[in-house]
Amino acid sequence: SRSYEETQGNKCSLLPHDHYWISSKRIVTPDGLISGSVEVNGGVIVSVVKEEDWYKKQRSRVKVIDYGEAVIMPGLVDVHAHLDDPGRSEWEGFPSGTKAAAAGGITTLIDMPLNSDPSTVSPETLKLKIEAAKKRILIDVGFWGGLVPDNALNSSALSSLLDAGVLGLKSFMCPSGINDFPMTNITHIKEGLSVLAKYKRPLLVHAEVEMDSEIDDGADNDPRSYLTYLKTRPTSWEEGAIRNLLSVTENTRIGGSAEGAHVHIVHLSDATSSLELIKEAKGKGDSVTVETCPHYLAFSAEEIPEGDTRFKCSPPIRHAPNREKLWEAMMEGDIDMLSSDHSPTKPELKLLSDGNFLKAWGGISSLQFVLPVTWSYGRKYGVTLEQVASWWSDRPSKLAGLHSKGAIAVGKHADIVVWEPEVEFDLDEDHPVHFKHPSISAYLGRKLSGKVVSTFVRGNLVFGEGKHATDACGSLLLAS
Ligand SMILES: NC(=O)N[C@H]1NC(=O)NC1=O
Ligand SMILES: [Zn+2]
Ligand SMILES: [Zn+2]
Repeated sequence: SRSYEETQGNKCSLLPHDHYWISSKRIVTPDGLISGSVEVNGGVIVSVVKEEDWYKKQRSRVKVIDYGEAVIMPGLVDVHAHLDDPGRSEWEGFPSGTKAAAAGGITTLIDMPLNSDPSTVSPETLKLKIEAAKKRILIDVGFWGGLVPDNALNSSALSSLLDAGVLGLKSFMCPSGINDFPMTNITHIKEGLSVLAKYKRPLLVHAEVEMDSEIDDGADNDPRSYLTYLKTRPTSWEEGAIRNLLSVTENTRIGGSAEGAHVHIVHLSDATSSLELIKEAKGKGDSVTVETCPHYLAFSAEEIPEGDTRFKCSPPIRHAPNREKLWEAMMEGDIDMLSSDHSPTKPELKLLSDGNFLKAWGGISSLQFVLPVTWSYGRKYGVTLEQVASWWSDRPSKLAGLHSKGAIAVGKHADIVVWEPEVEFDLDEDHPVHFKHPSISAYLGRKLSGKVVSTFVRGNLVFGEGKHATDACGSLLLAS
């Protein structure tokens, strides 16, 4: 029913208008859900009007798109994705990754500093990222830089990386699986935080530490069995790392030596003692947040078939009772936000025919599906549209310091997703998937609820009715 006129001239958008209104019965605003209209002009939201006040204000001859019952929500801000470009673009890439993101309602993505080659750990390597992304992104993209042993104790090296525009830093407390991205110890982290404090930018941490596995030498340790892999990375790995990490976060408190810095724990899987430690630290005033990912909320160890390495990631997906606790923590607000941790590879490295969980690449491919997955698996817990917008837009934009993003409000960028929560679809072979290797995604074959209709980035309709804009006109988000 909704059709867009042929675009003339502006190939950045499927819509030939710079000034227009979009209307719906369900608009998610910071003041709650309203029925009304949003006015976009020059890429920015210039008014948000309730239905009863709208007709007075509407100017004639300005284009109006009526989305009916579809939900108008801030576009998703994915603070954790690996687009692997440059250097491993056979795994993913800026064009494929941002096309998938746009089709999934993501309007901003922050690219992780590892899995590309080289890793983003210096102004020079950031420049390579920028060159690889320029004119090849459909949505807005920013970058995290790597905190690694090479730069962590060298404040001028770190300052030059931050001056070059990374939105913050990321480090690993265990081996990352990528040779030029070695793990940091707590001294590296402590020093990194003192530099980040001056810039008021965050440190994102992969919090697992190598400990004894729970593998029992006498037992049957079939590498095709998911439980064998799960036992190699028990909850003690997360708990140990988080305990160690939180031994330095008191410096981030008001009046502390690293006030202004912030620690964000990525992809929490353990909803027991690890989560308790984080809650405690928050209670003491440490500047700490935590994310989990849709795959920890959708899947459980019990249901992972033998040899199905599409489900391998680290930290691992745990048993169903843990997943229940993760949902509880989402609903209680103890977990602050969600991210995709889209971490693809080429299918050969998933070893799907061997099914060897111990040798396969660890990483979930999900970028295009995170909104319907959050909604589909969250419905039984009573997830609201406002919560989805908080977890996926408001909180992540604040973490990344992107104050023009994350809300349907006057003055913000017109980064908007329009979607139909009630519409179900099968993720079968006929469903168009835009990231590079759909076959390695654990979501294929599932039925999901929540269809993305339109995605706007700075007012440009970059995805609509299944099509993408011709040109890749996303902006680079560099901190200054
Ligand atoms: N290198 C990399 O992307 N690792 C990611 N994959 C995963 O499953 N967890 C990670 O941290
Ligand atoms: Zn990680
Ligand atoms: Zn990751």
